[in-house]
Amino acid sequence: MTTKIAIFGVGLIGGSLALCLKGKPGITVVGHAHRPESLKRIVERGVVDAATLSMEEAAADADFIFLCVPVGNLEEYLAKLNRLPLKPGCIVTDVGSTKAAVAACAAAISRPDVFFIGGHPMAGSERSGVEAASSLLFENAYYVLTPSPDVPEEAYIRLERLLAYTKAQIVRVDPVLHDEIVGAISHLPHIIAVALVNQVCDYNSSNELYRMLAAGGFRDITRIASSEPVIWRDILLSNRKVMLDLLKDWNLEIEGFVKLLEDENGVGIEEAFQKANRFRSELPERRKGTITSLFDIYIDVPDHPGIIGQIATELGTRHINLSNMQIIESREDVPGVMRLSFRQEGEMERAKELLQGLGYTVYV
Ligand SMILES: NC(=O)C1=CN([C@@H]2O[C@H](COP(=O)(O)OP(=O)(O)OC[C@H]3O[C@@H](n4cnc5c(N)ncnc54)[C@H](O)[C@@H]3O)[C@@H](O)[C@H]2O)C=CC1
Ligand SMILES: O=C(O)C(=O)Cc1ccc(O)cc1
Repeated sequence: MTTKIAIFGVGLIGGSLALCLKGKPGITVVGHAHRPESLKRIVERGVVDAATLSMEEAAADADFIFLCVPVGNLEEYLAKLNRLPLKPGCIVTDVGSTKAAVAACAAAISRPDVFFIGGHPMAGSERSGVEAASSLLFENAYYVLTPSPDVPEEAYIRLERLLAYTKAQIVRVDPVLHDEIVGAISHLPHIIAVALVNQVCDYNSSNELYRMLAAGGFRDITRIASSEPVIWRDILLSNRKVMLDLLKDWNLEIEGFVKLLEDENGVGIEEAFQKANRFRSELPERRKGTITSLFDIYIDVPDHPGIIGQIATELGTRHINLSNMQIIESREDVPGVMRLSFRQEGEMERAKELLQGLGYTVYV
Protein backbone atom coordinates (compact mmCIF):
# COMPACT_ATOMS: atom_id res chain seq x y z
CA MET A 1 0.00 0.00 0.00
CA THR A 2 1.45 3.36 -0.96
CA THR A 3 0.99 6.69 0.75
CA LYS A 4 0.56 9.50 -1.76
CA ILE A 5 1.78 12.93 -0.76
CA ALA A 6 0.78 15.90 -2.91
CA ILE A 7 2.80 19.08 -2.55
CA PHE A 8 1.35 22.28 -3.97
CA GLY A 9 4.08 24.91 -4.44
CA VAL A 10 7.41 23.14 -4.62
CA GLY A 11 9.71 26.00 -3.60
CA LEU A 12 12.09 26.32 -0.64
CA ILE A 13 9.70 24.80 1.91
CA GLY A 14 7.65 22.51 -0.39
CA GLY A 15 10.86 21.26 -2.02
CA SER A 16 12.51 20.63 1.35
CA LEU A 17 9.47 18.65 2.53
CA ALA A 18 9.51 16.69 -0.73
CA LEU A 19 13.18 15.84 -0.16
CA CYS A 20 12.41 14.67 3.40
CA LEU A 21 9.61 12.37 2.20
CA LYS A 22 10.73 11.13 -1.23
CA GLY A 23 12.17 7.63 -1.22
CA LYS A 24 10.77 6.75 2.21
CA PRO A 25 9.07 3.31 2.45
CA GLY A 26 5.75 3.20 0.62
CA ILE A 27 5.72 6.95 -0.07
CA THR A 28 5.16 8.62 -3.43
CA VAL A 29 5.58 12.38 -3.68
CA VAL A 30 3.73 14.28 -6.39
CA GLY A 31 4.48 17.97 -6.90
CA HIS A 32 2.03 20.48 -8.30
CA ALA A 33 3.31 23.54 -10.12
CA HIS A 34 1.16 26.47 -11.21
CA ARG A 35 3.33 27.35 -14.21
CA PRO A 36 5.22 25.30 -16.82
CA GLU A 37 8.53 27.03 -15.86
CA SER A 38 8.05 25.98 -12.22
CA LEU A 39 7.26 22.42 -13.33
CA LYS A 40 10.51 22.31 -15.30
CA ARG A 41 12.52 23.52 -12.27
CA ILE A 42 10.96 20.90 -9.96
CA VAL A 43 11.66 18.09 -12.41
CA GLU A 44 15.22 19.29 -13.03
CA ARG A 45 15.92 19.47 -9.29
CA GLY A 46 14.56 15.90 -8.89
CA VAL A 47 12.76 16.54 -5.59
CA VAL A 48 9.53 14.67 -6.43
CA ASP A 49 8.57 11.32 -7.93
CA ALA A 50 6.15 12.99 -10.35
CA ALA A 51 5.12 16.54 -11.19
CA THR A 52 1.99 17.93 -12.76
CA LEU A 53 0.28 21.18 -13.68
CA SER A 54 -3.11 19.64 -12.93
CA MET A 55 -4.52 20.24 -9.46
CA GLU A 56 -6.97 17.45 -9.94
CA GLU A 57 -4.25 14.95 -10.85
CA ALA A 58 -2.04 15.99 -7.93
CA ALA A 59 -4.86 15.80 -5.38
CA ALA A 60 -6.49 12.60 -6.67
CA ASP A 61 -6.14 9.79 -4.11
CA ALA A 62 -3.66 11.79 -2.02
CA ASP A 63 -3.39 10.75 1.63
CA PHE A 64 -1.71 14.04 2.56
CA ILE A 65 -1.84 17.39 0.77
CA PHE A 66 0.74 20.04 1.69
CA LEU A 67 -0.01 23.61 0.64
CA CYS A 68 3.39 25.32 0.35
CA VAL A 69 2.36 28.39 -1.63
CA PRO A 70 2.56 32.05 -0.48
CA VAL A 71 0.18 32.81 2.41
CA GLY A 72 -1.92 35.08 0.16
CA ASN A 73 -2.77 32.12 -2.11
CA LEU A 74 -3.83 29.66 0.60
CA GLU A 75 -7.50 30.63 0.57
CA GLU A 76 -7.74 30.19 -3.21
CA TYR A 77 -5.99 26.78 -3.04
CA LEU A 78 -8.26 25.58 -0.21
CA ALA A 79 -11.35 26.68 -2.13
CA LYS A 80 -10.18 24.89 -5.28
CA LEU A 81 -9.33 21.71 -3.36
CA ASN A 82 -12.74 21.81 -1.72
CA ARG A 83 -14.32 21.40 -5.16
CA LEU A 84 -12.21 18.32 -6.02
CA PRO A 85 -12.99 14.68 -5.21
CA LEU A 86 -10.49 14.07 -2.37
CA LYS A 87 -9.74 10.67 -0.83
CA PRO A 88 -11.78 10.09 2.36
CA GLY A 89 -9.53 10.60 5.38
CA CYS A 90 -7.19 12.88 3.43
CA ILE A 91 -5.25 15.34 5.58
CA VAL A 92 -4.76 18.81 4.13
CA THR A 93 -2.07 20.89 5.79
CA ASP A 94 -0.16 24.07 4.97
CA VAL A 95 3.21 25.55 5.88
CA GLY A 96 2.24 29.23 5.90
CA SER A 97 3.99 31.60 8.31
CA THR A 98 0.66 32.80 9.69
CA LYS A 99 -2.01 30.51 11.05
CA ALA A 100 -5.16 32.39 12.16
CA ALA A 101 -6.40 33.41 8.68
CA VAL A 102 -5.92 29.98 7.13
CA ALA A 103 -7.57 28.30 10.14
CA ALA A 104 -10.64 30.52 9.76
CA CYS A 105 -10.80 29.89 6.07
CA ALA A 106 -10.39 26.11 6.42
CA ALA A 107 -13.14 26.05 9.07
CA ALA A 108 -15.52 27.75 6.64
CA ILE A 109 -15.02 25.13 3.95
CA SER A 110 -14.50 22.03 6.02
CA ARG A 111 -15.81 18.65 4.83
CA PRO A 112 -16.56 15.73 7.17
CA ASP A 113 -14.23 13.29 5.40
CA VAL A 114 -11.22 15.61 4.96
CA PHE A 115 -9.20 17.10 7.82
CA PHE A 116 -7.37 20.40 7.77
CA ILE A 117 -4.45 20.85 10.18
CA GLY A 118 -2.52 24.11 9.91
CA GLY A 119 1.27 23.83 10.10
CA HIS A 120 4.34 26.04 10.24
CA PRO A 121 7.88 24.70 10.19
CA MET A 122 9.96 27.19 12.16
CA ALA A 123 12.91 26.88 9.83
CA GLY A 124 13.78 28.45 6.56
CA SER A 125 16.04 31.05 5.10
CA GLU A 126 16.18 34.28 3.17
CA ARG A 127 16.55 32.17 0.03
CA SER A 128 13.61 30.93 -2.00
CA GLY A 129 12.75 28.52 -4.78
CA VAL A 130 13.26 24.80 -5.19
CA GLU A 131 16.98 25.33 -5.87
CA ALA A 132 17.42 26.30 -2.19
CA ALA A 133 15.53 23.23 -0.89
CA SER A 134 17.34 20.89 1.50
CA SER A 135 16.35 17.59 3.12
CA LEU A 136 18.03 18.83 6.33
CA LEU A 137 16.22 22.15 6.57
CA PHE A 138 13.84 21.12 9.35
CA GLU A 139 16.20 18.93 11.35
CA ASN A 140 16.01 19.90 15.05
CA ALA A 141 13.71 22.83 14.28
CA TYR A 142 10.28 23.28 15.85
CA TYR A 143 7.32 22.49 13.60
CA VAL A 144 4.10 24.09 14.82
CA LEU A 145 0.75 22.38 14.23
CA THR A 146 -2.49 24.23 14.90
CA PRO A 147 -5.36 21.69 14.71
CA SER A 148 -8.84 22.96 15.46
CA PRO A 149 -10.55 21.11 18.35
CA ASP A 150 -12.75 19.14 15.95
CA VAL A 151 -9.85 17.43 14.18
CA PRO A 152 -9.83 13.78 15.31
CA GLU A 153 -6.75 12.79 17.31
CA GLU A 154 -6.22 9.92 14.86
CA ALA A 155 -5.68 12.41 12.00
CA TYR A 156 -3.35 14.59 14.06
CA ILE A 157 -1.24 11.55 14.98
CA ARG A 158 -1.08 10.44 11.34
CA LEU A 159 0.34 13.82 10.33
CA GLU A 160 2.71 13.89 13.28
CA ARG A 161 4.03 10.44 12.29
CA LEU A 162 4.61 11.51 8.71
CA LEU A 163 6.41 14.66 9.82
CA ALA A 164 8.82 12.54 11.84
CA TYR A 165 10.70 12.22 8.52
CA THR A 166 11.57 15.92 8.77
CA LYS A 167 13.34 15.28 12.13
CA ALA A 168 11.63 18.42 13.43
CA GLN A 169 10.08 18.67 16.87
CA ILE A 170 6.32 19.04 16.67
CA VAL A 171 4.57 21.55 18.94
CA ARG A 172 0.84 22.16 19.16
CA VAL A 173 -0.16 25.83 19.40
CA ASP A 174 -3.40 27.79 19.11
CA PRO A 175 -3.40 29.63 15.74
CA VAL A 176 -4.11 33.10 17.19
CA LEU A 177 -1.42 32.73 19.84
CA HIS A 178 0.95 31.45 17.12
CA ASP A 179 0.49 34.65 15.11
CA GLU A 180 1.13 36.87 18.14
CA ILE A 181 4.31 35.05 19.09
CA VAL A 182 5.67 34.52 15.59
CA GLY A 183 4.77 38.14 14.79
CA ALA A 184 7.17 39.24 17.53
CA ILE A 185 10.02 36.78 16.98
CA SER A 186 9.97 36.49 13.19
CA HIS A 187 7.78 39.00 11.38
CA LEU A 188 8.85 42.08 13.38
CA PRO A 189 12.57 41.29 12.93
CA HIS A 190 12.00 41.06 9.17
CA ILE A 191 10.40 44.53 9.14
CA ILE A 192 13.19 45.96 11.30
CA ALA A 193 15.91 44.44 9.06
CA VAL A 194 14.28 45.87 5.93
CA ALA A 195 13.74 49.29 7.52
CA LEU A 196 17.36 49.42 8.68
CA VAL A 197 18.76 48.44 5.28
CA ASN A 198 16.51 50.98 3.55
CA GLN A 199 17.51 53.74 5.98
CA VAL A 200 21.18 53.10 5.22
CA CYS A 201 20.41 52.71 1.50
CA ASP A 202 18.97 56.25 1.50
CA TYR A 203 22.04 57.68 3.28
CA ASN A 204 24.23 55.78 0.84
CA SER A 205 22.64 57.50 -2.15
CA SER A 206 24.49 60.67 -1.14
CA ASN A 207 27.67 58.95 0.07
CA GLU A 208 28.92 55.53 -1.09
CA LEU A 209 31.04 55.20 2.06
CA TYR A 210 27.98 53.79 3.88
CA ARG A 211 27.91 50.68 1.71
CA MET A 212 31.70 50.42 1.72
CA LEU A 213 32.06 50.50 5.49
CA ALA A 214 29.02 48.32 6.26
CA ALA A 215 30.63 45.10 7.43
CA GLY A 216 30.03 42.03 9.59
CA GLY A 217 27.59 43.38 12.17
CA PHE A 218 25.38 45.10 9.60
CA ARG A 219 25.35 42.00 7.41
CA ASP A 220 24.59 39.71 10.38
CA ILE A 221 21.54 41.56 11.59
CA THR A 222 20.16 42.30 8.12
CA ARG A 223 20.49 38.86 6.43
CA ILE A 224 16.72 38.37 6.53
CA ALA A 225 16.17 41.69 4.70
CA SER A 226 17.06 39.69 1.55
CA SER A 227 13.96 37.50 1.94
CA GLU A 228 11.47 36.96 -0.90
CA PRO A 229 9.29 40.12 -1.26
CA VAL A 230 6.07 38.36 -2.33
CA ILE A 231 6.29 35.79 0.48
CA TRP A 232 6.78 38.59 3.02
CA ARG A 233 4.14 40.91 1.57
CA ASP A 234 1.62 38.14 2.13
CA ILE A 235 2.84 37.24 5.63
CA LEU A 236 2.72 40.84 6.87
CA LEU A 237 -0.67 41.58 5.33
CA SER A 238 -2.07 38.36 6.78
CA ASN A 239 -0.76 39.24 10.26
CA ARG A 240 -1.55 42.94 9.83
CA LYS A 241 -3.43 43.53 13.10
CA VAL A 242 -0.79 41.84 15.23
CA MET A 243 1.98 43.71 13.40
CA LEU A 244 0.33 47.09 13.94
CA ASP A 245 0.27 46.45 17.71
CA LEU A 246 3.85 45.17 17.70
CA LEU A 247 5.02 48.21 15.75
CA LYS A 248 3.41 50.49 18.35
CA ASP A 249 5.46 48.71 21.02
CA TRP A 250 8.52 48.94 18.79
CA ASN A 251 8.05 52.71 18.53
CA LEU A 252 7.97 52.84 22.35
CA GLU A 253 11.26 50.89 22.51
CA ILE A 254 12.88 53.30 20.08
CA GLU A 255 11.41 56.34 21.85
CA GLY A 256 12.96 54.92 25.03
CA PHE A 257 16.37 55.06 23.36
CA VAL A 258 15.71 58.59 22.09
CA LYS A 259 14.97 59.66 25.66
CA LEU A 260 18.07 57.91 27.07
CA LEU A 261 20.24 59.77 24.54
CA GLU A 262 18.48 63.11 25.04
CA ASP A 263 18.99 62.76 28.79
CA GLU A 264 22.57 61.49 28.33
CA ASN A 265 21.45 58.64 30.58
CA GLY A 266 24.46 56.30 30.53
CA VAL A 267 23.09 54.12 33.33
CA GLY A 268 19.86 53.60 31.39
CA ILE A 269 21.78 52.64 28.24
CA GLU A 270 23.86 50.12 30.18
CA GLU A 271 20.70 48.69 31.74
CA ALA A 272 19.08 48.29 28.30
CA PHE A 273 22.11 46.37 27.01
CA GLN A 274 22.30 44.25 30.19
CA LYS A 275 18.62 43.32 29.96
CA ALA A 276 18.99 42.33 26.30
CA ASN A 277 22.19 40.42 26.99
CA ARG A 278 20.54 38.44 29.80
CA PHE A 279 17.47 37.48 27.78
CA ARG A 280 19.50 36.63 24.68
CA SER A 281 21.82 34.34 26.63
CA GLU A 282 18.74 32.44 27.82
CA LEU A 283 17.52 31.75 24.28
CA PRO A 284 17.48 28.05 23.39
CA GLU A 285 20.48 26.74 21.46
CA ARG A 286 20.18 27.21 17.72
CA ARG A 287 18.18 24.27 16.52
CA LYS A 288 17.98 24.74 12.77
CA GLY A 289 19.20 22.50 10.00
CA THR A 290 21.87 23.11 7.42
CA ILE A 291 20.85 26.40 5.89
CA THR A 292 21.59 28.14 9.11
CA SER A 293 24.04 25.88 10.80
CA LEU A 294 23.73 24.23 14.18
CA PHE A 295 26.98 24.80 16.03
CA ASP A 296 29.32 27.56 14.96
CA ILE A 297 32.75 28.62 16.12
CA TYR A 298 34.62 31.69 14.97
CA ILE A 299 38.38 31.89 14.64
CA ASP A 300 40.77 34.70 13.88
CA VAL A 301 42.78 33.74 10.84
CA PRO A 302 45.73 35.56 9.35
CA ASP A 303 44.86 36.51 5.79
CA HIS A 304 47.31 34.39 3.86
CA PRO A 305 46.85 31.84 1.09
CA GLY A 306 46.47 28.22 2.14
CA ILE A 307 44.92 28.88 5.56
CA ILE A 308 41.52 27.47 4.60
CA GLY A 309 43.09 24.29 3.25
CA GLN A 310 45.25 23.96 6.37
CA ILE A 311 42.30 24.19 8.77
CA ALA A 312 40.16 21.83 6.69
CA THR A 313 43.01 19.30 6.55
CA GLU A 314 43.61 19.43 10.32
CA LEU A 315 39.90 18.78 10.95
CA GLY A 316 39.68 16.10 8.25
CA THR A 317 42.67 14.18 9.59
CA ARG A 318 40.92 13.91 12.94
CA HIS A 319 37.59 12.94 11.30
CA ILE A 320 35.83 16.07 12.56
CA ASN A 321 32.97 16.67 10.12
CA LEU A 322 32.71 20.27 9.01
CA SER A 323 29.33 21.24 7.56
CA ASN A 324 30.30 24.73 6.39
CA MET A 325 33.17 27.18 6.34
CA GLN A 326 32.96 30.88 5.63
CA ILE A 327 35.31 33.86 5.74
CA ILE A 328 33.24 36.62 7.32
CA GLU A 329 35.67 39.47 7.36
CA SER A 330 38.99 39.64 5.62
CA ARG A 331 41.32 42.59 5.22
CA GLU A 332 45.01 42.77 4.53
CA ASP A 333 46.03 44.53 7.72
CA VAL A 334 43.94 42.66 10.34
CA PRO A 335 43.12 39.02 10.95
CA GLY A 336 40.06 37.73 9.14
CA VAL A 337 37.29 35.93 10.96
CA MET A 338 36.31 32.48 9.81
CA ARG A 339 33.07 30.78 10.74
CA LEU A 340 33.19 26.98 10.99
CA SER A 341 29.85 25.19 11.30
CA PHE A 342 29.26 21.72 12.67
CA ARG A 343 26.18 19.57 12.86
CA GLN A 344 27.12 18.01 16.19
CA GLU A 345 27.99 19.87 19.38
CA GLY A 346 30.71 17.29 20.17
CA GLU A 347 32.39 17.93 16.82
CA MET A 348 32.34 21.65 17.49
CA GLU A 349 33.97 21.11 20.90
CA ARG A 350 36.67 18.87 19.41
CA ALA A 351 37.38 21.38 16.65
CA LYS A 352 37.61 24.17 19.22
CA GLU A 353 40.14 22.25 21.33
CA LEU A 354 42.17 21.22 18.29
CA LEU A 355 42.38 24.73 16.83
CA GLN A 356 43.14 26.30 20.20
CA GLY A 357 45.91 23.71 20.60
CA LEU A 358 47.27 24.80 17.22
CA GLY A 359 47.44 28.38 18.49
CA TYR A 360 44.31 29.84 16.89
CA THR A 361 42.06 32.24 18.81
CA VAL A 362 38.64 30.58 18.90
CA TYR A 363 35.30 32.15 19.90
CA VAL A 364 31.98 30.34 20.33
N1 LIG B 1 10.88 31.16 3.50
C1 LIG B 1 10.89 30.61 4.69
O1 LIG B 1 11.94 30.60 5.33
C2 LIG B 1 9.65 30.02 5.23
C3 LIG B 1 8.45 30.10 4.55
N2 LIG B 1 7.32 29.55 5.07
C4 LIG B 1 6.06 29.61 4.34
O2 LIG B 1 6.15 28.65 3.30
C5 LIG B 1 5.39 29.04 2.17
C6 LIG B 1 6.26 28.94 0.94
O3 LIG B 1 7.37 29.80 1.08
P1 LIG B 1 8.77 29.48 0.39
O4 LIG B 1 8.90 28.05 0.13
O5 LIG B 1 9.78 30.20 1.16
O6 LIG B 1 8.57 30.27 -0.98
P2 LIG B 1 9.08 29.90 -2.44
O7 LIG B 1 8.92 31.13 -3.24
O8 LIG B 1 10.40 29.24 -2.38
O9 LIG B 1 8.00 28.83 -2.89
C7 LIG B 1 6.66 29.16 -3.17
C8 LIG B 1 6.15 28.18 -4.19
O10 LIG B 1 4.78 28.43 -4.44
C9 LIG B 1 4.56 28.37 -5.85
N3 LIG B 1 3.31 29.03 -6.17
C10 LIG B 1 2.18 28.38 -6.44
N4 LIG B 1 1.20 29.24 -6.70
C11 LIG B 1 1.71 30.46 -6.63
C12 LIG B 1 1.17 31.74 -6.83
N5 LIG B 1 -0.10 31.93 -7.18
N6 LIG B 1 2.00 32.80 -6.65
C13 LIG B 1 3.29 32.61 -6.31
N7 LIG B 1 3.85 31.39 -6.11
C14 LIG B 1 3.06 30.32 -6.27
C15 LIG B 1 5.83 28.94 -6.44
O11 LIG B 1 6.00 28.57 -7.79
C16 LIG B 1 6.88 28.31 -5.54
O12 LIG B 1 7.22 27.02 -5.99
C17 LIG B 1 4.87 30.44 2.48
O13 LIG B 1 3.54 30.35 2.86
C18 LIG B 1 5.74 30.90 3.65
O14 LIG B 1 5.04 31.79 4.48
C19 LIG B 1 7.34 28.84 6.25
C20 LIG B 1 8.50 28.69 6.94
C21 LIG B 1 9.74 29.28 6.51
O1 LIG C 1 16.01 32.94 7.65
C1 LIG C 1 15.57 32.98 8.80
O2 LIG C 1 16.31 33.07 9.79
C2 LIG C 1 14.13 32.88 9.02
O3 LIG C 1 13.60 33.56 9.85
C3 LIG C 1 13.42 31.90 8.16
C4 LIG C 1 11.95 31.84 8.37
C5 LIG C 1 11.13 32.62 7.59
C6 LIG C 1 9.77 32.53 7.74
C7 LIG C 1 9.25 31.68 8.66
O4 LIG C 1 7.92 31.60 8.80
C8 LIG C 1 10.04 30.89 9.46
C9 LIG C 1 11.41 30.96 9.30
